[in-house]
Amino acid sequence: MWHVISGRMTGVSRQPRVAVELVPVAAHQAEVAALLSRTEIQRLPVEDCLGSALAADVTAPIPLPPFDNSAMDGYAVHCADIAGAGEATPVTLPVVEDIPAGRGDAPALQRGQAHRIMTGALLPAGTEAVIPVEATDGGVDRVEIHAPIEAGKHLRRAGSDVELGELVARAGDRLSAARIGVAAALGIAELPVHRKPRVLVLSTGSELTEPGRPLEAGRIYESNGVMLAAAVREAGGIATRLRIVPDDVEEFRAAVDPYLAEVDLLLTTGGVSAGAYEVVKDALTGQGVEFRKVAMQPGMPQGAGTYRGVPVITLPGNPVSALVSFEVFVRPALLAASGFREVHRPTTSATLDGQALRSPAGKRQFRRGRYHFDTGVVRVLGAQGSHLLSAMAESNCLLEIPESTISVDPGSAVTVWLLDDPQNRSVPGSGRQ
Ligand SMILES: Nc1nc2c(c(=O)[nH]1)N[C@H]1C(S)=C(S)[C@@H](COP(=O)(O)OP(=O)(O)OC[C@H]3O[C@@H](n4cnc5c(N)ncnc54)[C@H](O)[C@@H]3O)O[C@H]1N2
Ligand code: MOO
Repeated sequence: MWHVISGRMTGVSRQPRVAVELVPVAAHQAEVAALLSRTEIQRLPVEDCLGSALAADVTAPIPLPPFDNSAMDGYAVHCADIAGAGEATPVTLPVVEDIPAGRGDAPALQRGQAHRIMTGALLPAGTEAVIPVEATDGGVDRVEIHAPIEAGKHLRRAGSDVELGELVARAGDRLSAARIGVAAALGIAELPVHRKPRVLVLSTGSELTEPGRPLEAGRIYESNGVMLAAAVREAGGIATRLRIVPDDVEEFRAAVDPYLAEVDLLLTTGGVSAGAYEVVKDALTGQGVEFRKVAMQPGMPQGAGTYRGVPVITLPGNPVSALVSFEVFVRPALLAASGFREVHRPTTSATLDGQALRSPAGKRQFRRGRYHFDTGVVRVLGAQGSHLLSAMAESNCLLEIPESTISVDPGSAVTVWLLDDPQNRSVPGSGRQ
Protein backbone atom coordinates (compact mmCIF):
# COMPACT_ATOMS: atom_id res chain seq x y z
CA MET A 1 0.00 0.00 0.00
CA TRP A 2 1.17 3.51 -0.81
CA HIS A 3 1.17 6.04 1.98
CA VAL A 4 1.57 9.37 0.35
CA ILE A 5 2.08 12.84 1.68
CA SER A 6 2.14 15.92 -0.43
CA GLY A 7 5.22 18.07 -0.66
CA ARG A 8 2.98 21.12 -0.73
CA MET A 9 3.04 22.81 2.64
CA THR A 10 0.64 25.41 3.81
CA GLY A 11 1.68 28.34 5.97
CA VAL A 12 5.37 28.00 5.03
CA SER A 13 6.70 30.91 3.07
CA ARG A 14 9.25 30.83 0.25
CA GLN A 15 9.21 27.05 -0.05
CA PRO A 16 9.13 25.87 -3.68
CA ARG A 17 6.15 23.74 -4.57
CA VAL A 18 7.16 20.11 -4.79
CA ALA A 19 5.33 18.61 -7.72
CA VAL A 20 5.69 14.95 -6.81
CA GLU A 21 3.99 13.11 -4.03
CA LEU A 22 6.35 11.80 -1.45
CA VAL A 23 6.16 8.60 0.59
CA PRO A 24 6.71 9.25 4.31
CA VAL A 25 9.95 7.93 5.78
CA ALA A 26 8.08 5.76 8.30
CA ALA A 27 6.00 4.12 5.55
CA HIS A 28 9.07 3.21 3.51
CA GLN A 29 10.83 1.98 6.66
CA ALA A 30 7.88 -0.30 7.40
CA GLU A 31 7.77 -1.66 3.85
CA VAL A 32 11.48 -2.37 3.84
CA ALA A 33 11.32 -4.06 7.25
CA ALA A 34 8.40 -6.22 6.13
CA LEU A 35 10.42 -7.50 3.17
CA LEU A 36 12.90 -9.42 5.28
CA SER A 37 11.95 -12.52 7.25
CA ARG A 38 13.80 -13.47 10.37
CA THR A 39 16.57 -15.92 9.55
CA GLU A 40 16.43 -19.43 10.91
CA ILE A 41 18.03 -20.54 14.18
CA GLN A 42 21.20 -22.62 14.15
CA ARG A 43 23.42 -23.98 16.89
CA LEU A 44 26.98 -22.81 16.47
CA PRO A 45 30.17 -23.46 18.44
CA VAL A 46 30.54 -20.52 20.82
CA GLU A 47 33.70 -19.36 19.09
CA ASP A 48 31.77 -18.88 15.83
CA CYS A 49 29.03 -16.77 17.42
CA LEU A 50 30.71 -13.35 17.49
CA GLY A 51 28.33 -10.66 16.23
CA SER A 52 25.31 -12.96 15.96
CA ALA A 53 22.00 -12.50 17.75
CA LEU A 54 21.31 -15.00 20.49
CA ALA A 55 18.12 -16.95 19.72
CA ALA A 56 17.20 -18.04 23.27
CA ASP A 57 17.73 -16.87 26.83
CA VAL A 58 20.80 -18.36 28.52
CA THR A 59 20.77 -19.29 32.21
CA ALA A 60 23.81 -20.38 34.14
CA PRO A 61 24.20 -24.18 34.40
CA ILE A 62 26.88 -23.67 37.09
CA PRO A 63 27.78 -20.78 39.37
CA LEU A 64 30.78 -18.56 38.58
CA PRO A 65 33.23 -18.95 40.09
CA PRO A 66 32.20 -22.60 40.44
CA PHE A 67 33.90 -22.86 43.88
CA ASP A 68 35.45 -20.62 46.57
CA ASN A 69 38.99 -19.81 45.46
CA SER A 70 41.96 -17.60 46.14
CA ALA A 71 42.24 -14.13 44.56
CA MET A 72 46.00 -13.98 45.25
CA ASP A 73 49.15 -16.03 45.19
CA GLY A 74 49.92 -16.40 48.91
CA TYR A 75 49.02 -18.45 51.97
CA ALA A 76 45.67 -19.63 53.30
CA VAL A 77 45.52 -18.76 57.00
CA HIS A 78 43.36 -18.38 60.07
CA CYS A 79 43.30 -14.67 60.87
CA ALA A 80 43.81 -15.11 64.62
CA ASP A 81 47.10 -16.95 63.95
CA ILE A 82 48.68 -13.84 62.44
CA ALA A 83 46.79 -11.13 64.36
CA GLY A 84 49.98 -9.73 65.91
CA ALA A 85 52.15 -9.96 62.76
CA GLY A 86 54.16 -6.92 61.66
CA GLU A 87 57.46 -6.05 59.99
CA ALA A 88 59.24 -6.09 63.34
CA THR A 89 57.10 -8.90 64.77
CA PRO A 90 56.72 -11.54 62.04
CA VAL A 91 54.73 -14.68 62.74
CA THR A 92 56.09 -17.98 61.47
CA LEU A 93 53.72 -20.82 60.50
CA PRO A 94 54.41 -24.28 59.07
CA VAL A 95 53.44 -24.66 55.40
CA VAL A 96 51.48 -27.89 55.38
CA GLU A 97 50.12 -28.10 51.80
CA ASP A 98 50.95 -26.66 48.42
CA ILE A 99 47.80 -25.88 46.41
CA PRO A 100 48.29 -24.87 42.79
CA ALA A 101 45.26 -23.87 40.68
CA GLY A 102 43.53 -27.05 39.59
CA ARG A 103 44.19 -29.11 42.75
CA GLY A 104 40.90 -30.36 44.12
CA ASP A 105 41.88 -32.55 47.10
CA ALA A 106 43.63 -30.25 49.56
CA PRO A 107 42.87 -31.14 53.18
CA ALA A 108 41.30 -28.63 55.54
CA LEU A 109 43.43 -25.90 57.08
CA GLN A 110 43.91 -26.37 60.82
CA ARG A 111 44.66 -23.64 63.38
CA GLY A 112 48.36 -22.81 63.46
CA GLN A 113 48.93 -23.93 59.86
CA ALA A 114 49.42 -22.19 56.53
CA HIS A 115 48.75 -23.73 53.10
CA ARG A 116 50.63 -22.19 50.19
CA ILE A 117 47.96 -21.38 47.59
CA MET A 118 47.91 -19.89 44.08
CA THR A 119 45.40 -17.54 42.43
CA GLY A 120 42.30 -19.45 41.32
CA ALA A 121 43.03 -22.52 43.48
CA LEU A 122 40.19 -24.16 45.44
CA LEU A 123 40.25 -22.88 49.03
CA PRO A 124 40.83 -25.58 51.61
CA ALA A 125 38.05 -25.81 54.19
CA GLY A 126 38.71 -23.61 57.20
CA THR A 127 40.49 -20.84 55.25
CA GLU A 128 39.61 -17.42 56.65
CA ALA A 129 41.81 -15.29 54.39
CA VAL A 130 44.73 -15.44 51.98
CA ILE A 131 47.79 -13.40 52.88
CA PRO A 132 49.57 -12.35 49.65
CA VAL A 133 53.09 -13.68 49.12
CA GLU A 134 54.40 -10.07 49.14
CA ALA A 135 53.56 -9.82 52.87
CA THR A 136 55.69 -12.90 53.63
CA ASP A 137 59.16 -14.28 53.06
CA GLY A 138 57.74 -16.68 50.44
CA GLY A 139 58.83 -19.74 52.45
CA VAL A 140 58.07 -23.26 51.25
CA ASP A 141 58.31 -25.35 54.45
CA ARG A 142 57.78 -22.53 56.92
CA VAL A 143 56.54 -19.05 56.15
CA GLU A 144 57.32 -15.81 57.92
CA ILE A 145 54.31 -13.48 57.76
CA HIS A 146 54.80 -9.71 58.19
CA ALA A 147 51.23 -8.40 58.41
CA PRO A 148 47.83 -9.32 59.88
CA ILE A 149 44.77 -9.78 57.66
CA GLU A 150 40.99 -9.45 57.95
CA ALA A 151 38.68 -12.42 57.55
CA GLY A 152 37.41 -12.80 53.98
CA LYS A 153 40.30 -10.93 52.41
CA HIS A 154 41.45 -12.13 48.96
CA LEU A 155 38.80 -14.83 48.78
CA ARG A 156 36.53 -15.19 45.71
CA ARG A 157 33.25 -16.79 46.65
CA ALA A 158 31.38 -19.31 44.51
CA GLY A 159 28.60 -17.54 42.61
CA SER A 160 29.97 -14.05 43.27
CA ASP A 161 30.07 -13.41 39.51
CA VAL A 162 27.08 -15.50 38.33
CA GLU A 163 24.69 -17.47 40.49
CA LEU A 164 23.47 -20.91 39.50
CA GLY A 165 20.40 -20.47 37.26
CA GLU A 166 20.93 -16.74 36.77
CA LEU A 167 19.89 -15.21 33.43
CA VAL A 168 23.17 -14.23 31.78
CA ALA A 169 22.02 -13.28 28.27
CA ARG A 170 18.66 -12.77 26.62
CA ALA A 171 17.32 -13.77 23.23
CA GLY A 172 18.10 -10.92 20.86
CA ASP A 173 21.36 -9.93 22.57
CA ARG A 174 24.39 -9.39 20.36
CA LEU A 175 27.11 -11.90 21.10
CA SER A 176 30.08 -9.75 21.97
CA ALA A 177 33.53 -10.97 22.97
CA ALA A 178 32.57 -10.61 26.65
CA ARG A 179 29.28 -12.55 26.23
CA ILE A 180 31.14 -15.30 24.39
CA GLY A 181 33.59 -15.33 27.30
CA VAL A 182 30.79 -15.71 29.84
CA ALA A 183 29.23 -18.58 27.86
CA ALA A 184 32.56 -20.39 27.66
CA ALA A 185 33.21 -19.80 31.39
CA LEU A 186 29.86 -21.47 32.07
CA GLY A 187 30.95 -24.51 30.07
CA ILE A 188 28.56 -23.80 27.21
CA ALA A 189 30.05 -25.16 23.99
CA GLU A 190 27.30 -24.19 21.54
CA LEU A 191 24.69 -21.44 21.40
CA PRO A 192 21.48 -21.04 19.39
CA VAL A 193 21.86 -18.02 17.13
CA HIS A 194 20.07 -16.59 14.13
CA ARG A 195 21.86 -17.19 10.86
CA LYS A 196 23.54 -14.02 9.62
CA PRO A 197 21.65 -12.73 6.58
CA ARG A 198 23.48 -12.89 3.25
CA VAL A 199 23.36 -9.70 1.28
CA LEU A 200 24.33 -9.30 -2.36
CA VAL A 201 25.66 -5.79 -2.90
CA LEU A 202 25.59 -4.40 -6.39
CA SER A 203 26.87 -1.07 -7.70
CA THR A 204 25.63 0.15 -11.02
CA GLY A 205 26.97 2.87 -13.28
CA SER A 206 28.99 3.01 -16.49
CA GLU A 207 31.12 5.72 -14.89
CA LEU A 208 32.47 3.44 -12.18
CA THR A 209 36.02 2.11 -12.04
CA GLU A 210 37.38 -0.34 -9.46
CA PRO A 211 39.95 1.30 -7.16
CA GLY A 212 43.50 0.38 -8.16
CA ARG A 213 42.94 0.94 -11.87
CA PRO A 214 43.75 4.11 -13.85
CA LEU A 215 40.93 6.65 -13.85
CA GLU A 216 39.82 7.75 -17.31
CA ALA A 217 38.17 11.08 -18.11
CA GLY A 218 34.61 11.32 -16.81
CA ARG A 219 34.89 8.28 -14.60
CA ILE A 220 35.03 7.89 -10.83
CA TYR A 221 36.13 5.17 -8.49
CA GLU A 222 33.47 2.83 -7.18
CA SER A 223 32.93 3.46 -3.48
CA ASN A 224 29.32 2.70 -2.61
CA GLY A 225 29.59 -1.04 -3.05
CA VAL A 226 32.60 -1.43 -0.77
CA MET A 227 31.07 1.00 1.70
CA LEU A 228 27.68 -0.72 1.82
CA ALA A 229 29.26 -4.15 2.05
CA ALA A 230 31.21 -2.84 5.05
CA ALA A 231 28.01 -1.38 6.54
CA VAL A 232 26.27 -4.75 6.09
CA ARG A 233 29.14 -6.47 7.89
CA GLU A 234 29.08 -3.88 10.69
CA ALA A 235 25.38 -4.66 11.07
CA GLY A 236 26.16 -8.37 11.42
CA GLY A 237 25.31 -9.50 7.89
CA ILE A 238 27.39 -11.42 5.35
CA ALA A 239 28.04 -9.28 2.30
CA THR A 240 29.01 -10.41 -1.17
CA ARG A 241 29.95 -7.72 -3.66
CA LEU A 242 29.17 -8.28 -7.30
CA ARG A 243 31.24 -6.83 -10.08
CA ILE A 244 30.24 -3.32 -11.12
CA VAL A 245 27.35 -3.44 -13.56
CA PRO A 246 27.26 -0.82 -16.31
CA ASP A 247 24.01 0.90 -17.23
CA ASP A 248 22.71 -2.06 -19.22
CA VAL A 249 19.67 -4.10 -18.24
CA GLU A 250 20.87 -7.36 -19.77
CA GLU A 251 24.19 -7.05 -17.98
CA PHE A 252 22.33 -6.28 -14.75
CA ARG A 253 20.28 -9.48 -15.00
CA ALA A 254 23.26 -11.57 -16.10
CA ALA A 255 25.24 -10.36 -13.09
CA VAL A 256 22.49 -10.74 -10.50
CA ASP A 257 20.44 -13.78 -11.48
CA PRO A 258 23.04 -16.50 -10.80
CA TYR A 259 23.34 -15.38 -7.18
CA LEU A 260 19.68 -14.98 -6.28
CA ALA A 261 19.21 -18.49 -4.90
CA GLU A 262 21.95 -17.91 -2.33
CA VAL A 263 20.95 -14.59 -0.79
CA ASP A 264 18.44 -13.08 1.61
CA LEU A 265 18.63 -9.58 0.15
CA LEU A 266 19.79 -7.83 -3.00
CA LEU A 267 21.03 -4.34 -2.16
CA THR A 268 21.74 -2.06 -5.09
CA THR A 269 23.01 1.47 -5.40
CA GLY A 270 22.58 3.91 -8.27
CA GLY A 271 20.31 3.90 -11.27
CA VAL A 272 17.05 4.80 -9.56
CA SER A 273 16.35 8.48 -10.21
CA ALA A 274 15.09 10.31 -13.27
CA GLY A 275 17.92 10.04 -15.81
CA ALA A 276 17.98 8.39 -19.20
CA TYR A 277 20.11 5.45 -18.01
CA GLU A 278 18.54 4.17 -14.80
CA VAL A 279 19.53 0.54 -15.04
CA VAL A 280 18.16 -0.62 -11.68
CA LYS A 281 14.82 1.00 -12.33
CA ASP A 282 14.69 -0.33 -15.87
CA ALA A 283 15.64 -3.87 -14.88
CA LEU A 284 13.29 -4.13 -11.89
CA THR A 285 10.22 -2.07 -12.78
CA GLY A 286 7.30 -4.43 -13.35
CA GLN A 287 9.30 -7.27 -11.77
CA GLY A 288 8.03 -6.80 -8.21
CA VAL A 289 10.02 -3.75 -7.17
CA GLU A 290 8.34 -0.38 -6.66
CA PHE A 291 10.21 2.87 -7.07
CA ARG A 292 9.21 5.99 -5.21
CA LYS A 293 10.34 9.29 -3.84
CA VAL A 294 10.60 9.31 -0.08
CA ALA A 295 10.11 12.51 1.94
CA MET A 296 13.73 12.54 3.02
CA GLN A 297 16.91 14.43 2.29
CA PRO A 298 19.28 12.94 1.34
CA GLY A 299 17.90 9.66 0.08
CA MET A 300 14.81 10.69 -1.82
CA PRO A 301 14.81 8.11 -4.66
CA GLN A 302 14.21 4.66 -3.23
CA GLY A 303 12.92 1.30 -4.32
CA ALA A 304 11.85 -1.86 -2.55
CA GLY A 305 10.16 -5.14 -3.36
CA THR A 306 11.07 -8.63 -4.47
CA TYR A 307 12.77 -9.77 -7.65
CA ARG A 308 12.37 -13.47 -8.53
CA GLY A 309 11.36 -14.11 -4.91
CA VAL A 310 14.34 -12.30 -3.37
CA PRO A 311 13.88 -9.12 -1.32
CA VAL A 312 15.43 -6.11 -3.03
CA ILE A 313 16.27 -2.68 -1.66
CA THR A 314 17.52 -0.14 -4.17
CA LEU A 315 19.44 2.77 -2.72
CA PRO A 316 20.31 5.99 -4.54
CA GLY A 317 23.76 6.41 -6.06
CA ASN A 318 24.98 9.55 -4.34
CA PRO A 319 27.33 8.19 -1.66
CA VAL A 320 25.94 10.12 1.31
CA SER A 321 22.39 9.30 0.19
CA ALA A 322 23.33 5.63 -0.04
CA LEU A 323 24.85 5.47 3.44
CA VAL A 324 22.16 7.59 5.13
CA SER A 325 19.50 5.44 3.42
CA PHE A 326 21.29 2.36 4.72
CA GLU A 327 21.09 3.79 8.26
CA VAL A 328 17.44 4.76 8.00
CA PHE A 329 16.01 1.79 6.10
CA VAL A 330 18.38 -1.13 5.66
CA ARG A 331 20.25 -1.39 8.96
CA PRO A 332 17.15 -1.68 11.19
CA ALA A 333 15.55 -4.19 8.81
CA LEU A 334 18.72 -6.26 8.64
CA LEU A 335 19.14 -6.26 12.42
CA ALA A 336 15.51 -7.29 12.93
CA ALA A 337 15.88 -10.11 10.38
CA SER A 338 19.06 -11.20 12.15
CA GLY A 339 17.13 -11.60 15.41
CA PHE A 340 18.39 -8.56 17.32
CA ARG A 341 16.11 -7.06 19.93
CA GLU A 342 17.55 -3.56 19.57
CA VAL A 343 17.55 -2.47 15.94
CA HIS A 344 17.75 1.30 16.17
CA ARG A 345 20.73 3.52 16.82
CA PRO A 346 20.64 5.14 20.23
CA THR A 347 19.36 8.70 20.02
CA THR A 348 19.71 11.70 22.26
CA SER A 349 18.69 15.34 22.31
CA ALA A 350 21.61 17.67 21.59
CA THR A 351 22.09 21.43 21.52
CA LEU A 352 22.93 22.75 18.08
CA ASP A 353 26.14 24.74 17.90
CA GLY A 354 27.36 26.79 14.92
CA GLN A 355 25.15 28.05 12.12
CA ALA A 356 21.38 27.80 11.75
CA LEU A 357 20.21 24.83 9.68
CA ARG A 358 17.71 25.04 6.86
CA SER A 359 15.62 22.02 5.98
CA PRO A 360 13.08 21.52 3.18
CA ALA A 361 9.44 21.62 4.26
CA GLY A 362 7.78 18.23 4.17
CA LYS A 363 11.05 16.27 4.15
CA ARG A 364 12.94 14.68 7.00
CA GLN A 365 16.48 15.89 6.75
CA PHE A 366 19.52 14.07 8.04
CA ARG A 367 22.71 16.07 8.51
CA ARG A 368 26.05 14.66 9.51
CA GLY A 369 27.73 15.92 12.65
CA ARG A 370 29.87 15.46 15.67
CA TYR A 371 28.18 15.09 19.02
CA HIS A 372 30.22 16.04 22.07
CA PHE A 373 29.29 13.75 24.91
CA ASP A 374 30.72 15.96 27.63
CA THR A 375 28.76 19.09 26.69
CA GLY A 376 25.72 17.67 24.90
CA VAL A 377 26.48 19.94 21.96
CA VAL A 378 26.31 18.88 18.32
CA ARG A 379 28.07 20.58 15.44
CA VAL A 380 27.24 19.90 11.80
CA LEU A 381 30.09 18.64 9.61
CA GLY A 382 30.01 19.48 5.91
CA ALA A 383 27.22 20.89 3.79
CA GLN A 384 24.05 19.11 2.75
CA GLY A 385 25.33 17.96 -0.69
CA SER A 386 24.94 14.20 -0.97
CA HIS A 387 28.31 13.75 -2.67
CA LEU A 388 30.16 15.08 0.42
CA LEU A 389 31.19 11.73 1.86
CA SER A 390 34.33 12.80 3.68
CA ALA A 391 32.33 14.82 6.23
CA MET A 392 30.27 11.72 6.96
CA ALA A 393 33.47 9.81 7.54
CA GLU A 394 34.35 12.27 10.32
CA SER A 395 30.88 12.25 11.86
CA ASN A 396 29.73 10.35 14.91
CA CYS A 397 26.06 11.18 14.56
CA LEU A 398 23.21 12.04 12.23
CA LEU A 399 21.06 15.07 13.08
CA GLU A 400 17.39 14.31 12.41
CA ILE A 401 15.33 17.35 11.42
CA PRO A 402 11.60 16.56 11.29
CA GLU A 403 9.42 17.08 8.22
CA SER A 404 7.60 19.97 9.90
CA THR A 405 10.78 21.95 10.66
CA ILE A 406 12.31 24.29 8.09
CA SER A 407 15.02 25.82 10.24
CA VAL A 408 16.90 25.07 13.44
CA ASP A 409 18.61 27.91 15.26
CA PRO A 410 21.84 27.55 17.22
CA GLY A 411 21.06 26.75 20.83
CA SER A 412 17.96 24.73 19.89
CA ALA A 413 17.48 21.08 20.72
CA VAL A 414 17.92 18.61 17.90
CA THR A 415 17.66 14.81 17.88
CA VAL A 416 20.85 12.98 17.01
CA TRP A 417 21.40 9.33 16.12
CA LEU A 418 24.62 8.11 17.65
CA LEU A 419 26.70 6.19 15.13
CA ASP A 420 29.86 4.15 15.56
CA ASP A 421 32.54 6.76 16.06
CA PRO A 422 35.28 6.75 13.42
CA GLN A 423 37.55 8.69 15.80
CA ASN A 424 36.77 6.39 18.66
CA ARG A 425 35.98 9.42 20.77
CA SER A 426 32.43 8.60 21.64
CA VAL A 427 32.98 7.12 25.09
CA PRO A 428 30.72 9.19 27.32
CA GLY A 429 32.71 11.05 29.93
CA SER A 430 36.05 10.03 28.46
CA GLY A 431 36.90 13.70 28.03
CA ARG A 432 38.51 12.92 24.69
CA GLN A 433 36.65 15.13 22.23
N1 LIG B 1 16.16 15.12 -12.62
C1 LIG B 1 16.43 14.54 -11.46
N2 LIG B 1 17.68 14.22 -11.19
C2 LIG B 1 17.99 13.67 -10.00
C3 LIG B 1 16.98 13.44 -9.07
C4 LIG B 1 15.66 13.76 -9.39
O1 LIG B 1 14.72 13.55 -8.62
N3 LIG B 1 15.42 14.30 -10.62
N4 LIG B 1 17.33 12.93 -7.85
C5 LIG B 1 18.65 13.26 -7.41
C6 LIG B 1 18.93 12.56 -6.19
S1 LIG B 1 18.21 13.21 -4.82
C7 LIG B 1 19.77 11.51 -6.13
S2 LIG B 1 20.14 10.82 -4.61
C8 LIG B 1 20.38 10.95 -7.28
C9 LIG B 1 20.17 9.43 -7.32
O2 LIG B 1 20.57 8.98 -8.50
P1 LIG B 1 20.71 7.47 -8.88
O3 LIG B 1 20.34 6.61 -7.76
O4 LIG B 1 20.04 7.24 -10.16
O5 LIG B 1 22.26 7.31 -8.99
P2 LIG B 1 23.20 7.65 -10.22
O6 LIG B 1 22.57 8.65 -11.07
O7 LIG B 1 23.62 6.36 -10.76
O8 LIG B 1 24.39 8.30 -9.41
C10 LIG B 1 24.24 9.47 -8.66
C11 LIG B 1 25.63 9.97 -8.28
O9 LIG B 1 26.27 9.03 -7.48
C12 LIG B 1 27.46 8.56 -8.07
N5 LIG B 1 27.57 7.11 -7.84
C13 LIG B 1 26.69 6.21 -8.25
N6 LIG B 1 27.09 4.98 -7.89
C14 LIG B 1 28.25 5.13 -7.25
C15 LIG B 1 29.15 4.23 -6.65
N7 LIG B 1 28.92 2.90 -6.64
N8 LIG B 1 30.27 4.71 -6.07
C16 LIG B 1 30.49 6.04 -6.07
N9 LIG B 1 29.67 6.95 -6.61
C17 LIG B 1 28.57 6.51 -7.21
C18 LIG B 1 27.28 8.84 -9.53
O10 LIG B 1 28.48 8.92 -10.21
C19 LIG B 1 26.53 10.14 -9.49
O11 LIG B 1 27.38 11.23 -9.27
O12 LIG B 1 19.86 11.49 -8.49
C20 LIG B 1 19.72 12.92 -8.44
N10 LIG B 1 19.28 13.34 -9.74
O1 MOO C 1 17.84 12.65 -2.15
MO1 MOO C 1 19.44 12.61 -2.96
O2 MOO C 1 19.54 11.21 -2.09
O3 MOO C 1 19.76 14.01 -1.91
O4 MOO C 1 21.13 13.05 -3.22
